[in-house]
Amino acid sequence: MSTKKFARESAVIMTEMVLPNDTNTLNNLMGGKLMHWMDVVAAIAAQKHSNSIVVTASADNISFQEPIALGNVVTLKAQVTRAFNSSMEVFIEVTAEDIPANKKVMTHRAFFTFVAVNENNKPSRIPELVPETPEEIENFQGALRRRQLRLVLAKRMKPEDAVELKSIFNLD
Ligand SMILES: CCCCCCCCCCCCCCCC(=O)SCCNC(=O)CCNC(=O)[C@H](O)C(C)(C)COP(=O)(O)OP(=O)(O)OC[C@H]1O[C@@H](n2cnc3c(N)ncnc32)[C@H](O)[C@@H]1OP(=O)(O)O
Repeated sequence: MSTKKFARESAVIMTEMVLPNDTNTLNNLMGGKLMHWMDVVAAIAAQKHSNSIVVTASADNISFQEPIALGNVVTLKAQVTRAFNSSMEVFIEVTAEDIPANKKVMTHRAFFTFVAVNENNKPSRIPELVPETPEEIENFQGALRRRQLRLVLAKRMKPEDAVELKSIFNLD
């Protein structure tokens, strides 16, 4: 296994069209359907980074501010932001496009965490991630704080051990 990979090597773009079966009674995309697409595109990015089977460990806050209408074309972009031991954070950005009206809106952004597992479903070591662009470097740096927040919320880390997270609030 290679020990280092570039962030860009995990990039994935997936395109879907909102069909009648995907919508609620207001003819907008169902939230659960969108989350399913986000899970799939992010899992593919995580697989590309780890060359392994991956499972979803967590999905950070997703808010639904912009409805996505029937007939819109939805583009989901995903890329790994940082790799830890067996887990990796994936950034997902969603845009919705009404092609006949020539309108394109960025509707959702989220971070999901995936864990690479071996044939016995046990977490397995993954390559380090190397960010290159300013945006990749910013996402890489923020990933450690976001990891600490989600592990504290999942009761997998003591708040006092979340050193980088506490530092942004100037707490001891
Ligand atoms: C059969 C082949 C098919 C191939 C086909 C390919 C198809 C390609 C497309 C696939 C597209 C669909 C892919 C969907 C993928 C699912 O939807 S999978 C289904 C939903 N997810 C699950 O069922 C996962 C259930 N949970 C688990 O199995 C275990 O809790 C986990 C996540 C593996 C962790 O295991 P554990 O024994 O607790 O391990 P532990 O050593 O404590 O932690 C391991 C890592 O997980 C991290 N972690 C644990 N919990 C959390 C959390 N809540 N938040 C963040 N990180 C966490 C830890 O921080 C640690 O990170 P590292 O320090 O190692 O980096």
